[in-house]
Amino acid sequence: MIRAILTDIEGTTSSISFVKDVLFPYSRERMMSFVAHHAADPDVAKLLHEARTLCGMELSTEAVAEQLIRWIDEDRKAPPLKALQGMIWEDGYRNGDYCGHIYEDAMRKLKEWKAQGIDLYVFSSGSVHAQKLLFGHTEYGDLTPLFSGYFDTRIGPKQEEASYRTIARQIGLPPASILFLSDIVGELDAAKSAGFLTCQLVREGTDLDPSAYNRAANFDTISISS
Ligand SMILES: CSCCC(=O)C(=O)COP(=O)(O)O
Ligand SMILES: [Mg+2]
Repeated sequence: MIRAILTDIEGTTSSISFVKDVLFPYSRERMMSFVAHHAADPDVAKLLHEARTLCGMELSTEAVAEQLIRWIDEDRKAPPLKALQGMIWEDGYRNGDYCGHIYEDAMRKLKEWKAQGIDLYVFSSGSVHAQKLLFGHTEYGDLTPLFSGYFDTRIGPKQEEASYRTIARQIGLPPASILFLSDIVGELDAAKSAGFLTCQLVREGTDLDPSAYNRAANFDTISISS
């Protein structure tokens, strides 16, 4: 029986285009100036140090910002980049430059599942702060009360089995009672190896290759009866 649902964001609850065409450019345009203005803030300084460590060399503040911009272009899921993006996106949400995109079917079914007593969790490469901002500023209002917890890649990469074992331990449920939703096969493979139930979201005709997974075009067609 499914007792909890763990969901990905980009391509699952929310459109790929919102992340790639709205959020990423917003952070790309502001990264250089954000780093220049906040390099001395302790939280930012720690993240810049972490980015330098990942690069394996001492870099000037400007050079780290350039590296972070390259990582945005490469869609690198580096935790310090993701944390800095979250800080930049906060301004955009607060200024009303955009609101967090969530598909209507996802919003409706998440509410329905929660009302049925199923606990809901998020696992995204976006930082926990960024996840809360997205679900806290949707066109349907603040959806954060729906979720019992949030996980980002500080827990481990999304395509590694160990990350899902750790998440199941932290949720406090056996993996076989947790359904993981994602559009990415590598993530579903990792979750399945850890013993999770899985369902692949194939929105807007994204992945048409044959798949080993249960598939759903939207949240209305996800079966939670197994
Ligand atoms: C929290 S919204 C931004 C998502 C993000 O930064 C990203 O890289 C997409 O990650 P996901 O794991 O949700 O596909
Ligand atoms: Mg995804």
